[in-house]
Amino acid sequence: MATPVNVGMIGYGFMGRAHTNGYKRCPDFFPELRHQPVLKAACARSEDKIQAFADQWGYESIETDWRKLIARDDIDAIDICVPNNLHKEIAIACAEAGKMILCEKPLAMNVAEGEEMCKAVEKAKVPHTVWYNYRRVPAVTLAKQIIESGALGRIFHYRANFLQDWTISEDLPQGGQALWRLDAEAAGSGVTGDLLAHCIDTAIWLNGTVSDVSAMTETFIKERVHQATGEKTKVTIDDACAFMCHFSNGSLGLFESTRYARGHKALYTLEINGSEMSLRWDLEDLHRLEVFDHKDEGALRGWKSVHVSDHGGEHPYMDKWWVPGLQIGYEHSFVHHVADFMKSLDEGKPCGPTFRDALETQKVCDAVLTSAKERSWENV
Ligand SMILES: NC(=O)C1=CN([C@@H]2O[C@H](COP(=O)(O)OP(=O)(O)OC[C@H]3O[C@@H](n4cnc5c(N)ncnc54)[C@H](OP(=O)(O)O)[C@@H]3O)[C@@H](O)[C@H]2O)C=CC1
Ligand SMILES: O=C1CO[C@H](CO)[C@@H](O)[C@@H]1O
Repeated sequence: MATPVNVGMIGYGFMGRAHTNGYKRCPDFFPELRHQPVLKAACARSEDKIQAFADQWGYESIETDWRKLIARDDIDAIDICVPNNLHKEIAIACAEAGKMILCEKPLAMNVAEGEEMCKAVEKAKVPHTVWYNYRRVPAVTLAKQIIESGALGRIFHYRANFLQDWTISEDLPQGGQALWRLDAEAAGSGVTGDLLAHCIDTAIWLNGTVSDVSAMTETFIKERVHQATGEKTKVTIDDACAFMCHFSNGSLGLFESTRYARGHKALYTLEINGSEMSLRWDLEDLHRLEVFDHKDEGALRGWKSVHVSDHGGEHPYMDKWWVPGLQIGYEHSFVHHVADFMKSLDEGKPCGPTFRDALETQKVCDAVLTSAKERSWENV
């Protein structure tokens, strides 16, 4: 019988659903783990909506005040799936109450907040993690394993894009469900914290730390109606951001993100070029890792597309799913993260990215925003 980890979920939106699916799948697909999640309570301000969510997804109870949820003795772990401006206060309260924390990205609104959060979890010594989920797409995890083997040789370049098009309409308000992303008060920043943060987390994981950055940002729609007041209000988030950087290993980085790339809904791509090998990955084709190996000889030397679906232990996570050759999807990255968190409890080890790891990403985000504002190179 596994040790139950009673989860208190805060938020029933996009991530509330994605994480809950992860908790539900974990015992069935990772039965060997000695800790397993239990859907104990769900919390949000709207009583009707959180009750409906709890009924649909199988939470035993609800709360409408996150402080009451944290105060409950029957809750072991709090999952923070609320807008970014709430992460710090909730996470620190959790740490002080001795609760485990699974916090959504970006860690915080800025580095200062992130530092406080790191100190709180480190002082309380509570298990914690940040949901940079793309690390746990099997093809991305495989890229990490290949890079760690040294097969790429000397790394010269890293580049990543995260492109969307959902905010092109001038009629879209700022504020409200999902649209809190357009309000700097709730989101902290625009595409930098929302989308580039993912690219930066994966980049640091795959290629090491970033030493300095030079960035540009643009806010294409300058005013939008704010849902709280009904008034047209200045938009202060970055609608688009591009930056170049140096990594500490001497390689060069290029990153771009926008919500104004008509036709692109969630195009996250990354590529890394080494002296011996290059790898590239595309979220729209997430089970494939493209590989160019300079050691291949003759007429067949070229980019190959590896279908990451092998069961012989070669492809991370895949032995947990269907028969060889069949693929999995976006939601599985969250299932894997839940399973890795439970495994970290079994082993008494941290589950990355920790708050401290996510603070590195936050530092890059802050440096990017400062650089764009000051038109300067910024050290990270
Ligand atoms: N890892 C990833 O790939 C992704 C990460 N995210 C991150 O997840 C977080 C949540 O995003 P998302 O799920 O899309 O957001 P949604 O807008 O879909 O949901 C937000 C939820 O927060 C609840 N909420 C807001 N304020 C409070 C409060 N004071 N107390 C309790 N509940 C509150 C809302 O319910 P109510 O209004 O009723 O209180 C709602 O259920 C963000 O930090 C975002 O950056 C988001 C998408 C993908
Ligand atoms: O990965 C992601 C996909 O896009 C969302 C916004 O539309 C982000 O919030 C999220 O982090």
